[in-house]
Amino acid sequence: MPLPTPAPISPVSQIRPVVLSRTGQPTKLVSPIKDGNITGLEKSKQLAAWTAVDHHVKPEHRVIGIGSGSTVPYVVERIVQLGAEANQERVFIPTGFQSKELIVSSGLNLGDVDQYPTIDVTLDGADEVDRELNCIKGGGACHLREKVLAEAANTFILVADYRKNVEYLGTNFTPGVPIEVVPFAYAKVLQNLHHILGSPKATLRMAVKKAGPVVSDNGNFIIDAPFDLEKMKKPYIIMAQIKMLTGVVEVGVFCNMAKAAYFGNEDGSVTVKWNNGRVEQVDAPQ
Ligand SMILES: O=C(CO)[C@H](O)[C@H](O)COP(=O)(O)O
Repeated sequence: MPLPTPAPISPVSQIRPVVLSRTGQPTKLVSPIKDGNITGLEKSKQLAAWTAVDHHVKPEHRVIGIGSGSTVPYVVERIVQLGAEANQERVFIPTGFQSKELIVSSGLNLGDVDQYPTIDVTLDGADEVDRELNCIKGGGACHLREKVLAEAANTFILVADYRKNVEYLGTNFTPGVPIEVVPFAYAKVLQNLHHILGSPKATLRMAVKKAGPVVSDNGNFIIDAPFDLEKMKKPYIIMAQIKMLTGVVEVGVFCNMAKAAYFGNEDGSVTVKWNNGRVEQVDAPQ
């Protein structure tokens, strides 16, 4: 059976979709995780990721969104374990440079969201998830593409370790709300955040091992804006207020998007929070 058909494209851009790892031969799939014996926090991430894949990647799914961060390699690891036959008719859509590398180096078929604007399921990490499944994302500066892939997905699933499971956003994740801005507007947006929206400690995110600011995969800057708990208790309102500032490209607060969030626990269990308020403990996958 052929790969899923991409969306129609305009005559000016009639290019064939690039599916890098498609060779016509059975694909050799490679796990992105090199050391199989993981413990502690890494084990919690793996538990969440494996359980979420087992529950939400269905045999009939053809287009799968792959998020960013340190938990997502375990998502890809589990998908690789499904085998070449299960994956050969699938296309995987990345949320940035890191996940593109993960997909290609694992031997999975690569696509992009402009070819496949409807995604069966997207699995992604989170910096924090509240009791209503609102979440902060963008710790890795990928939240613009992550939000596009979350919106494009019929099902959006979060995977994280136990530290990310909170009542209210901003409890453990203290750097603040990640905000992607066009570079020339960053000082104006910072002023707006300081003096209008009530985030006096908002700062431009600076790079490590590079002089100057972090530059996103889209060529933009990132601002981190901490807000007090009262504001974070109404995440939709603060998200909308920030998004209205001219120069802001996307805000790392995702509201009413996830169907479920999977948290790996220290005791080896997995907590699943659903968007209808149900919370359950499930056993670790084998
Ligand atoms: O939003 C993200 C990147 O922009 C990540 O999904 C988020 O930072 C979680 O990463 P990790 O799995 O390493 O905790």
